[in-house]
Amino acid sequence: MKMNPRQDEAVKYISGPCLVLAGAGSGKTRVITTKIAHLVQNCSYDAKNIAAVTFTNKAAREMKERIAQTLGKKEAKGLMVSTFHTLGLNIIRKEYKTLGIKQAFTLFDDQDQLALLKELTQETLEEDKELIDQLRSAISNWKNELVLPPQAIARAQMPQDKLFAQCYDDYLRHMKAYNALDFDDLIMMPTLLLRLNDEVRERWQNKIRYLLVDEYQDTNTSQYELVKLIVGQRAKFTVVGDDDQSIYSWRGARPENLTLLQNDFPGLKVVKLEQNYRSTQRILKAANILIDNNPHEFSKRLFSELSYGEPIKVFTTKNEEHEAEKVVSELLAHKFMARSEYKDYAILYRGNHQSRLFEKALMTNRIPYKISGGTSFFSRAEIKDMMAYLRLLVNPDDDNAFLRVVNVPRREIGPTTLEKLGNYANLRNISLFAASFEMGLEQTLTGRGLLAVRGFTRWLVELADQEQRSDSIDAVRDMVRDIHYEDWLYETSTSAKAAEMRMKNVSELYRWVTEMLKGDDLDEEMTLAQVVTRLTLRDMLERNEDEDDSDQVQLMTYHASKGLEYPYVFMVGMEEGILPHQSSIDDDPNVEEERRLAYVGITRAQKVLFMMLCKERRQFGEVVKPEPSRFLLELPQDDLEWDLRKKADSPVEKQAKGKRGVANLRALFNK
Ligand SMILES: Nc1ncnc2c1ncn2[C@@H]1O[C@H](COP(=O)(O)OP(=O)(O)OP(=O)(O)O)[C@@H](O)[C@H]1O
Ligand SMILES: [Mg+2]
Repeated sequence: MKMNPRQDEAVKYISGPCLVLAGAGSGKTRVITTKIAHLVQNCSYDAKNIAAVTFTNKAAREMKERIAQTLGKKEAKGLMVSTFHTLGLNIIRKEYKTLGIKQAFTLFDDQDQLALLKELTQETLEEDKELIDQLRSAISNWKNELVLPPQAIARAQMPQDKLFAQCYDDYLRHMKAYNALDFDDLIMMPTLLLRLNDEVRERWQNKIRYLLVDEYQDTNTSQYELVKLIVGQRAKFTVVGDDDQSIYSWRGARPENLTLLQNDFPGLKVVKLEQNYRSTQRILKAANILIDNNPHEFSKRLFSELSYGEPIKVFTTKNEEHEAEKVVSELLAHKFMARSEYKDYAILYRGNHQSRLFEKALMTNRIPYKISGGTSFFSRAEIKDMMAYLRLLVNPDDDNAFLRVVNVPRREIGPTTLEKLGNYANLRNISLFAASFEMGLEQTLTGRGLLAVRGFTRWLVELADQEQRSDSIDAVRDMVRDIHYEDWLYETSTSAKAAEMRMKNVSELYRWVTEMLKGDDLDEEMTLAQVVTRLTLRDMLERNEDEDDSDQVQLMTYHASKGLEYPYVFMVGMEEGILPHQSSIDDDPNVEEERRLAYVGITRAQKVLFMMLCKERRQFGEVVKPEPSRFLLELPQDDLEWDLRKKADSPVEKQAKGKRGVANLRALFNK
């Protein structure tokens, strides 16, 4: 593809640090891909000395594929394209000895992490969910800011800060004993290692000779630090970003990192791109006008040479069920007229919970769809519990599975007991399961704790034995019976209905497992170990949202849509309380971030943009009458086409005619 002169300049400049700062759809990501090819083809870089960082795994895979197409598979071999987290994970995998962790470390996801924090704070926070959530984000923030417990404790002023800092210390000690890492560790650990260890740093600086970062505006402090440590004095890097698309400040992202670059690298070359190649002029104009309502650090202009395009279509519906039905009927009608495909359409929403009704409407109409980033079957807590039990049955040394279910349902095996067991296992370099049988353990662990642990592991041994010697199906059945999982679900779920739903999922999994064990006409019977591997693989496939590129409507949050583009985009729930989100409404910086989310949404659209809003919506069990999103009203009204059911004027026209301000608008919507 031919690049414009500015893009070309950014691609060819390789002698020093380079920042491409530009609005949506201006070809920033394109610059990265082209530049990697340029480095290999014309600047004698070896692909294995180039690393590129993208924001999602999907983006990483697409970028790698595109580059392999340009360069050929052989030339592209060894190129590192990944998210920051995977880059960190790769460093940890190579340097685990220096980091002092076991090679087979386990990764804790959000739920594992919450469960541990809940255990650790049973007495101090007394299972207060909100406080535990706050603690978790406090820990996450500390890690993202590279603050370790001693500093956190020293800085703490208020009693709660002190308590949290202490919990952070506890948490780190436990994670170490369990040989477990959380997501934030994947960045913090390599960053601290590279900072403190000259030899390791030099090794990685020699390995990664050119670094490129996409979506740079959403890096946090530790990620930026990692970038600086990797590029070192040589400063051979290119980062691209758009401050107007910074939407992760709630996860510690710091758009200021864009400004910091200039201070940290005085020789920084800044390239601004101004032509948008993605959207019609109308869509671009709307996006520009909307984002002008935010204060700006950098001035940017964007133009498009594509056609002016169709008006933005706005639909008001009675309630959220109608909203979903309307989206589906508009989509079908549009698809028929435009002769387009399902995959040309994206439905974007603010929160994952909004997806359910759209799924239902799409399903009813037999429209294929794909959800990115929602909760899949295998990420449900009850399924993860059951999978952990099955994993343990096959391999009792699986520490992660052990930790997940050792106290689920409750067996009175508390965090102190587990810490001691973990420390002992670490010392002896054996699994938790193996440690539980050792005589030596009796030096540190006694009484009820020891009994409880051994009770659990003996039970496991017997079951595993039964599984080996006789019938796997019986063993699995006995396992489910023995743990009284159903009672546990009723005890811990928010409602009986929720418990019932969860138990249904468990039964579904149980059915799959037994069917696979038995085999049928098509599949031979399998061992339990084979079944577990097969299911784990399915788990990975499910989570690996990317694999399926067939013709499907795309559903995702605004956050997940970053960097992507679709010919036709539906933005749903354009209401106060949804976008901007209820929790952000009264706070300027938060509203600005919500506005950037809307900007991201609008700029995903290439040809036609649809916006949906409801007159009534059920929220937290109550029916509310939301007002239209302020962002909708900030758009250039001449470019909107309102479809009001009574064919009335658009609320804004009405507002102008009546000059009665927002009250009028509200009246119209509440009718
Ligand atoms: N010089 C060019 N000529 C034609 N099309 C281009 C050119 N540069 C980029 N494009 C196309 O424009 C679209 C947007 O490019 P790209 O995704 O790289 O933009 P971006 O700046 O990364 O956007 P975002 O901010 O949303 O991530 C893509 O379809 C890309 O192929
Ligand atoms: Mg991009």
